[in-house]
Amino acid sequence: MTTQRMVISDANSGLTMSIAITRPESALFSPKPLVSPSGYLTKKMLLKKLESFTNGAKINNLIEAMRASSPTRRATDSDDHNSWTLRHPSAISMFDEIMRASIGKQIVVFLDYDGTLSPIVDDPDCAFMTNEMREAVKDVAKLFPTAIVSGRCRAKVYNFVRLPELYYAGSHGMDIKGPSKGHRKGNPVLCQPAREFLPMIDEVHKALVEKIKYIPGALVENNKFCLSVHYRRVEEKRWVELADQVKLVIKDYQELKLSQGRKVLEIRPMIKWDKGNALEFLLESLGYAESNKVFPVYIGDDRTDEDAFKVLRNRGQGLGILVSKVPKETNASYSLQEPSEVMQFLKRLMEWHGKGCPY
Ligand SMILES: O=P(O)(O)OC[C@H]1O[C@H](O[C@H]2O[C@H](CO)[C@@H](O)[C@H](O)[C@H]2O)[C@H](O)[C@@H](O)[C@@H]1O
Repeated sequence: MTTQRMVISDANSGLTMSIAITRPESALFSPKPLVSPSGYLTKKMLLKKLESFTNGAKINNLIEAMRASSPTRRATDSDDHNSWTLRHPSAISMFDEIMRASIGKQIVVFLDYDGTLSPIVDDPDCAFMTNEMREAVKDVAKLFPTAIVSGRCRAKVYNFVRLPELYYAGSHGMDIKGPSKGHRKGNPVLCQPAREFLPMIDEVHKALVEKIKYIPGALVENNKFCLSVHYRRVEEKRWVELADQVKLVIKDYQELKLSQGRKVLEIRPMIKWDKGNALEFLLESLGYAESNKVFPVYIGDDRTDEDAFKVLRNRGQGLGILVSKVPKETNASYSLQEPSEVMQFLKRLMEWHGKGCPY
């Protein structure tokens, strides 16, 4: 018997694996040394081994991302808090400057829900916003078109907010509806670009509930056009098991993609539609598709809100405000630390308007 080492690299992952192959002497000088005679590894088998190894690496990456989430996307070490704040100053301290840029333009307000209007809590069903916040949003909506853009299903986020005069974009923007009350009522806005995925999402929801029911604290939330697998209340030592189960279920669904939120794995249809598209769709519905007379203000805390920040950056219009206490990579221009500051900002917006936009 002889042992040889073989090194295989995977171009996609950049991983290199060295494998020891043991085989009889007689096979050493075979013209096709790795082609499948019984009992030893063929090239195909080695590649398969490499594939499972890279899948293992992907799972490890996923686990790393799960550990790093909430707060997500920490900036690099050198990127300390002060320099980050210089690049993303507080939207409250820069309020006057922001408002000056909006003069002569129609302000449109976009608000994420979890972590923006309500604090992050352990139980997703208990993420209530305060009445004071609700009043602030209600007052802002009297002055400017206002939309809630959430990863939650539209009906659920509506039950938390309970303001029929708003636009709602649920399921990460894949389910949009206009106001059912107020002076903008009658706007027949409705957009559901992922309708055909409903049966698939239901199927995957059922499969996931079944697979993860043994993991204490794990929860699958059906957000209609997408799913959230929560692990905030799962012991960290069981995260690998949870990620494995999720991957196992969705591996048969090429049309679905997996992404990461704040202690949550998000499963969504593989379509090019996100919160950024929802923002553009709503601006278009309001008649501001090509207009430079609009000033969209988007406030959000999550990775998924980055798609909307990016749209604003590319349009060179309005501003994105990231809600975060810690430095994060972001396309937003300004920051606010937590929902209470979001409320302060909304109140300033009303006062400013009440003063007749004093610039
Ligand atoms: O777009 P959003 O409105 O921010 O929704 C994103 C997800 O938010 C919710 O989960 C997050 O908040 C929960 C309550 O505070 C918290 O328990 C969880 O760990 C967070 O990830 C919501 O439950 C998800 O369905 C949304 O996708």
